[in-house]
Amino acid sequence: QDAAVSAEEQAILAEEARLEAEEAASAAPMNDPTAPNPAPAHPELRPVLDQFGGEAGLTKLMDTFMAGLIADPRTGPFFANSDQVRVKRQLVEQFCVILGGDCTYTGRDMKSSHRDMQIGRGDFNALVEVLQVAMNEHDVPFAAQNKLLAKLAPMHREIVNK
Ligand code: HEM
Repeated sequence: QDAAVSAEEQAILAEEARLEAEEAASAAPMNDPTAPNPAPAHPELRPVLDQFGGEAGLTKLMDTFMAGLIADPRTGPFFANSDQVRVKRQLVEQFCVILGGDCTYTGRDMKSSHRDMQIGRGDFNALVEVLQVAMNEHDVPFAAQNKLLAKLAPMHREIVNK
């Protein structure tokens, strides 16, 4: 009888281990080891982060940005089925780290994030345009906008894949 119980226990433990592994696999971001760092920190841009209103300012900006992305027929279809709350949070983290803030980027690299999307150069430019409109709406100074855009622009190499 002892042996039977222990077999049952073993089965439960094995099932628990399987579930844990499954959870770990789905939670682990699928990163491409060859992709560049999606959120390189630029400590010298810390004053620019202040011009964005810090992390709180970025959070407000991202609401406007995402609303704009959804509303724009050029970018809307890409984001329609995405977890917008999550993407907004990843963007806040990413921009905050890039602008030298005391934040951590927990998202995936840019290559992995956009791999299955067929994004063209025009789509990339459309997203930048929507971001510029959002930044204007939030009164981010033009020079500060361009400091951020200068860091985002080279990411087209990982994002544009069509
Ligand atoms: C410099 C330009 C861009 C930056 C910095 C950027 C950044 C990001 C980040 C940080 C994420 C979340 C990553 C993660 O899932 O862990 C993401 C996801 C996403 N991006 Fe971009 N992105 C850019 C351009 C674009 C463009 C041009 C499109 C399409 C027009 C696009 C469409 C999406 C979509 C649909 C998702 C959500 C994917 C999902 O639901 O898993 N992105 N992007």
